[in-house]
Amino acid sequence: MMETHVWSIPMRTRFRGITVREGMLIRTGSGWGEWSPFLDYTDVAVVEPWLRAAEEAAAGDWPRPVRTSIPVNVTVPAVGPEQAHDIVGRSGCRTAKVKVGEPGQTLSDDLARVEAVRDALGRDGRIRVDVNGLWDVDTAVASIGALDRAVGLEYVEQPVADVEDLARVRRRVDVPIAADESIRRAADPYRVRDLEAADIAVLKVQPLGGVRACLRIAEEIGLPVVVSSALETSVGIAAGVALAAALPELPYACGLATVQLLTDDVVTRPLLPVDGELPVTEPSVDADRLAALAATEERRAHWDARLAAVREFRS
Ligand SMILES: O=C(O)CCC(=O)C1=CC=C[C@@H](O)[C@@H]1C(=O)O
Ligand SMILES: [Mg+2]
Repeated sequence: MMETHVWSIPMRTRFRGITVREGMLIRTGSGWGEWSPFLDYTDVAVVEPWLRAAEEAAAGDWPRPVRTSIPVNVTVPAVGPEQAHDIVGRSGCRTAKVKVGEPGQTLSDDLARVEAVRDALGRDGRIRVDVNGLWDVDTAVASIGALDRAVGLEYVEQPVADVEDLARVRRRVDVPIAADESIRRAADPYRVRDLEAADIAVLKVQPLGGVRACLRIAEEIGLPVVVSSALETSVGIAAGVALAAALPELPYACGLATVQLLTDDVVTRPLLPVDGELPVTEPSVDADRLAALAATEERRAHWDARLAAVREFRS
């Protein structure tokens, strides 16, 4: 038997166009898993692997950890410089991932934001930027150059959408390139490897079908891995932590400090960073929080229908 709970949690600041995050917690036996594909993902074949990740979590079928804590980056949405400074300053993290290339904003907005982040981090903090594929090749080459000259970049994540363009950009800049959408939203994630399109692989547990599936991709893709979240509650973040804890090498901070982007959580002790690290622990679901954050009947019906569609697709 599977128990399901649909939750709805407002975001602190708008992120990837989202102001309220919704999802389902599933429980089978004693274990919990999170199923929270974004609402704009309407293709059942796309949201099915997200459910596999939740089922693996609920079954407690995770590999053995090889480390006890995970260094993480603070995530900075496309906000103004003062707010960016404040987010980084309060985070305790030594690495910041900054959203740039937001539609409606300019390169000067991005420069002001990364400069504020550099100021908050100090000279030896690391700054990576994420473009979510919004630049074309020439804009990417020029913008990466400008941002790198201004503050020094650790790497740039998905500067362009197309994997062949990603390879083109990589050949024209010195800053390392990380692939995110080219892995999690691609028919063939290994094109990144075959085209030598990236230096780093960003892996997200839910879209890629679970911790074990990600470990296999990490092995096959032959690139250093950054584990990143899909803006989950601490139940979903715990799966990212399990992957990061099991990887043989972890040379970069992970993008798993996103519980702070939500205004609330469903566990007793949220997975928030302390001194820039997350502990490798499994949080306990808090029945009272889960009840308080329960979605409306209408939203619950939406998620029930979504789940039924995945089951139908599988059969
Ligand atoms: O990597 C991080 O620091 C946090 C997670 C994060 O940035 C994202 C999570 C989910 C969807 C995305 O738009 C975004 C990303 O592109 O990496
Ligand atoms: Mg990304």
